[in-house]
Amino acid sequence: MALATALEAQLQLREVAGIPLQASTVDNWNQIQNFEAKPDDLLICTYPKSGTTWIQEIVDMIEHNGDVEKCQRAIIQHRHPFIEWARPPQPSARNAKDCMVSYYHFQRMNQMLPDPGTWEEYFETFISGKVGWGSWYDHVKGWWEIKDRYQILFLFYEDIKQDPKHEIQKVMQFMGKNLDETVLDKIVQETSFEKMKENPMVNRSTVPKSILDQSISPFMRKGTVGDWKNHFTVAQNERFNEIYRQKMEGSSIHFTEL
Ligand SMILES: Nc1ncnc2c1ncn2[C@@H]1O[C@H](COP(=O)(O)OS(=O)(=O)O)[C@@H](OP(=O)(O)O)[C@H]1O
Repeated sequence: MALATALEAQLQLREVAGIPLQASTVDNWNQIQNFEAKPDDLLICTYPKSGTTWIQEIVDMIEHNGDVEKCQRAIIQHRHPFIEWARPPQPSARNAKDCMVSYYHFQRMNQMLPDPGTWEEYFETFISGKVGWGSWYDHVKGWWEIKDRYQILFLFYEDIKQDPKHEIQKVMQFMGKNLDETVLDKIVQETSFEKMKENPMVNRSTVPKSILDQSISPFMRKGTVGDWKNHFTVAQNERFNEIYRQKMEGSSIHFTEL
């Protein structure tokens, strides 16, 4: 009983400046806040479930000139450590509806995050921003507003999906690399959903079931644009669109999928 209570307490999200975060992140907040980047550090800043793993693998493949073997040297969480896990941004945005669906399934299978409840319940939690790492709207709007003031490359999941080679080329230029067409084509192929789903260095198959239970929902779940249409009711969609309009008012950001 005491153990169960301690575990539940650990799973409860706590807040830093109004943003719900995992307890271990909150406990180490000073250290995280004091992180000093080196001039050539590349930070990947994604809202959860926006394609973090995808862009991590793309960046690593570019860095290593498309050398598949080198990119197999360690699991992706070790090749690109998460700063908020008390160790070390490129914002990548994915439309809010697909993010919500992906996040819902992730919370079902991730035993370290609060239980998402039913889809109807989760819909309310997500739109109120009471999910881990906070509000989708604040994250996306915030990065979009400052993108021209700093050296930031803003990417959209939907664009990478539609034209991976073009977007990978943008990342390559941002990184100051110059790879030939054959290498680029190889990176496109190696970072496709189908390939990554089978790659143990990125598909989280090495994480114990007690943490990520992939029998409930795989980490590499669908990898598509528009899966929200299989989840949202017509009423939820109307309500969502109205809230989206209010929250994103004044922002010039445009998503191809909404
Ligand atoms: N290569 C490739 N192509 C297309 N889509 C991909 C790819 N790799 C990962 N994904 C999909 O990205 C979703 C997971 O997002 P994240 O990696 O940001 O998750 S996490 O926040 O790090 O847990 C999750 O989306 P859903 O399938 O909609 O759940 C993954 O399937």
